[in-house]
Amino acid sequence: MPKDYTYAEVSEHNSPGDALLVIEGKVYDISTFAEDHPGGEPIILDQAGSDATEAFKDVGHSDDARAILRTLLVGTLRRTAGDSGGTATVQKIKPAKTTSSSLLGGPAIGFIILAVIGVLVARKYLA
Ligand code: HEM
Repeated sequence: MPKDYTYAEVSEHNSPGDALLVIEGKVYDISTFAEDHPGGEPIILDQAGSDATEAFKDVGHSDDARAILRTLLVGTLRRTAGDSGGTATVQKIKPAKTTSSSLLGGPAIGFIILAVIGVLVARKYLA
């Protein structure tokens, strides 16, 4: 029985025995299929609870894969205000990028400031 899922609901199903993923706006239950996935269980479980559209397409899955997909369909992703649905993957990546750039930028700037202060203090005492 097809059901409407919000992205938040899908993202709760992200463990091996309870795994949903989104491909092209449709929700698929991969709980039992994951261990039979020809590309390997870890790679598909990695996408559990998220929008796997890009990952699925990137692999260039065959028509056979798409036929299997149809048997796993459990519902449709309902996009609601505040529930970004398909774009959530992008949102997931964004904070990671921010964190990594602030990891590079933030402390690096702190070190430079500290180094400058250190040099100034050192010059004052050495002068
Ligand atoms: C419910 C969703 C999925 C189904 C039904 C599925 C099915 C399949 C099937 C049948 C194959 C064998 C090759 C082919 O027929 O194309 C395959 C291979 C593969 N799949 Fe998936 N797949 C799914 C999701 C994913 C996702 C989300 C990823 C990546 C994150 C992935 C990565 C791979 C890889 C790397 C291979 C091996 C490709 C190769 O050997 O050339 N699959 N998959």
